[in-house]
Parts: sequence; C-alpha cells; structure tokens
Amino acid sequence: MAEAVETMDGWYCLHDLRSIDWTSWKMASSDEREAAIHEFEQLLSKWEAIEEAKDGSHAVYTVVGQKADIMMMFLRPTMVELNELETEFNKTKFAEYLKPAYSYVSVVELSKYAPQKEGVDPESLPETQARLKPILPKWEHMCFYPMDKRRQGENNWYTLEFSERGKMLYEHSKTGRKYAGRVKQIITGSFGFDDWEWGVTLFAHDVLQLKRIVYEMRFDEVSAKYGEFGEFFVGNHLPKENVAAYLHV
Ligand code: VOV
Repeated sequence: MAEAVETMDGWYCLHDLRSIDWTSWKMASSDEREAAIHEFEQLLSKWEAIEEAKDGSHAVYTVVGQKADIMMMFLRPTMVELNELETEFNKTKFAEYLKPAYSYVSVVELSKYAPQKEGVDPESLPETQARLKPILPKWEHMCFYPMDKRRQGENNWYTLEFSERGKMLYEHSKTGRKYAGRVKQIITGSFGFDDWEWGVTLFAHDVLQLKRIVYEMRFDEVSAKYGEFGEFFVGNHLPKENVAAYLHV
C-alpha cells in the first residue's frame, strides 16, 4: 500500500462565481441599482477590514466568457465563517440580480513531500503560516480550475510510492519556480469538500503567463500522466473603485 502524504491545512476557501441577470438589473430603477451598488461596496469595505486584520482574505474578478460574470475568492479561518460570509452576501440587494454559475469549497493546503529538517515542525515556521493563511494578491488577472490526480489503469497516482510522487512534485516545483514573481499560485485541497481533489488558483500581471505556465506544466510527468482538469475560469481584477462603473447601464 502506498503511503498518504501529511498535509498542512490553512484557511478555508470558497470560489463563488455568479452571472449577472442584466435584464432585471436594467429593469431596476436607478435608485435601486445605486442602493445595491452602495451596499455591495460597504460589504467590500468590511471584507477589506477583515483582510487588514489578517482574519481572512478575498479577491474579486470579472470573468471573460459566458461561464460567469464575476468570480469571488474568499479565505476564512473556519468553514463556519466562510458560510456566514456567503449567506451575508446572498442577503444583499445585489445578489438578487445574480445567478449561481459555479462554486468550489476547499482549504489552503501544503503537503509534506519535501524532506523535513530534524526536530523542526514545518507548520510552526512563520513562512509556512504565511503560505497557509495568504493575503490574496490583487494582480490584474486570475485563473481558477479544479483538478484530480488520475486513477486509471497504469496511471494511478494513489498506488505510487511516496518517494516517486515526491520526486515528480519536486520536478513540478522546478517548473513552477521559473515563474517566480510572474505567477502566484494558491493550491487548495478539496477531498471530501467538493467534486474535484484540488483547486488551482493562479494570479498574474500578464495574462499570457497563465497560459504559459499551464501549458509548460502539461509536460511535467505529474500533469502529463496524472492530471485531470475541470472547467477553467479566467478574469480581470475588479477593484472596489471600479464596481460602480462595471455595473453602470
Ligand atoms: C506557480 C508555480 C508553482 C510552484 C512553485 C509550485 C510548487 C509546488 C510544490 C513545491 C508542491 C508540493 C508541496 C506543496 O506545496 O504542497 C506543489 C503541489 C501541488 N501543485 Fe504546484 N506549484 C506551482 C504551480 C502549480 C500549478 C499551475 C498547478 C496546476 C497543475 C497543472 O498542470 O495545471 C499546480 C498543482 C499542484 C497540486 C495539485 C499540488 C498538490 C499535489 C499533491 O499531490 O499534494 N501547481 N506545487
């Protein structure tokens, strides 16, 4: 039997994607629209204060293509807080004009494949804690997709020895490191939480870097042999000060 890797788990994560019902948004009076925008901006300010206090983080992006219009990513210390935040958002006026497009529940995850230093618990290190409870970058572009590791015939990730998986992930990390400063990745685990095994969230200033890293990684053994991918979503940063202009009709 192959051995499971130990994981370190951080903040809980919700990717919440909605489509805007532009018809009913346009039919609303301008007062109603203004009130809905104002209330949403206030909620964004509340989320900013939570981020400032390092009690969570969030990122809001518009989505390119027909799969959704807005993509929100939330991180919170507990699943309960994540649920409360979702419910609070659902009760807003703005949410009345939104239709669910996709959602994904997971938790920020780091695995202990790398050799551990004698007597040092990696989870106690401040740099590990910063990665488990990250403040999401507000870079220009974001891409999100869920993925699995294949369990088919010859290619079954879950029957490979620990050392073999570790070696492949080390090779994977070498490809990733080439993109340092250009792509920031947040890997979230979703075993038991959602339909896929991991969520992959990538941030970039230059959108082409997202295409390049995903393409280049296809040639890493771990992705080439074992990667299975769900739907991809890509979008552009929507800062609070641009919300009113984005929703203007
Ligand atoms: C942006 C760069 C980048 C870098 C530096 C990087 C590094 C690393 C390291 C060091 C490790 C292992 C330890 C840990 O930290 O968990 C991982 C782990 C993981 N990765 Fe990664 N990854 C990147 C980027 C990166 C991308 C773009 C993808 C999507 C793959 C693709 O084909 O579309 C990905 C996936 C994953 C997954 C699903 C895991 C968990 C695997 C498991 O079985 O547990 N990842 N990753």
